[in-house]
Amino acid sequence: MGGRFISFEGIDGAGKSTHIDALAARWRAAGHEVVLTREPGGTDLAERLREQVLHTGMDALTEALLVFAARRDHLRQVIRPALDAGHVVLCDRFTDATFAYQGGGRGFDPHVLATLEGWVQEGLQPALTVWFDLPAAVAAERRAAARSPDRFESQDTHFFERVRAGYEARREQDPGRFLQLDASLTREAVWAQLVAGLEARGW
Ligand SMILES: Nc1ncnc2c1ncn2[C@@H]1O[C@H](COP(=O)(O)OP(=O)(O)OP(=O)(O)O)[C@@H](O)[C@H]1O
Ligand SMILES: Cc1cn([C@H]2C[C@H](O)[C@@H](COP(=O)(O)O)O2)c(=O)[nH]c1=O
Repeated sequence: MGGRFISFEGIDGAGKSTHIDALAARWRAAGHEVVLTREPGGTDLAERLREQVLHTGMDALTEALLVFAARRDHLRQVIRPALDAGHVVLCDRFTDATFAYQGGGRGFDPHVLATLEGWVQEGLQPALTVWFDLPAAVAAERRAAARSPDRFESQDTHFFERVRAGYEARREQDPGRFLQLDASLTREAVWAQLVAGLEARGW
């Protein structure tokens, strides 16, 4: 397996984290170099921006500028070097989250987001985006049991249904890039879907 960029998406509480770790372990055991990272975050600067985005009040344009600034640093310092070295990059969220949260959730102009996407990524997209899809109400039940909420996690189910619709719009624009999973099933069933989708791609 050469350099390969895979992103993982879904509304908060969809269940990405467990499966990303399991996939990293599976591929490392098979001898691959795997870089596990996340957005916003993944570098010192981007982690500091993440702290602000998750906990400081701001408008949607400011959110979008900060997540794209963090992404630019992350791409230059971590993602591109890892791909150039032939590593697998597993990234917990990427630009689809910006279209889903700032675009869908906050209602911000997707054309502005598309301009920023072009500047920041210079054509780079994940080879595959795994979308953990489930109804907002189910995710809310899972989150309630899990932790104290940040600025996004404290939003209501209407916000998360708009975020989910934002993901669906991105999938429709580039269906070949997306592996959509029914994340409302048990952990074992979700894992089975993920493995089947990867094996169908020869991974
Ligand atoms: N298939 C599942 N069925 C029931 N509960 C689950 C399932 N998958 C994960 N959970 C639980 O739901 C909660 C949220 O899961 P997790 O933190 O993995 O989601 P996430 O998508 O990474 O969320 P976030 O993006 O907000 O960090 C956790 O308590 C986790 O144990
Ligand atoms: C990349 C990105 C993320 N967000 C939001 C989505 C989540 O609510 C948080 C990150 O928290 P997680 O527990 O690490 O998933 O940030 C966003 O609004 N826009 C983005 O581009």
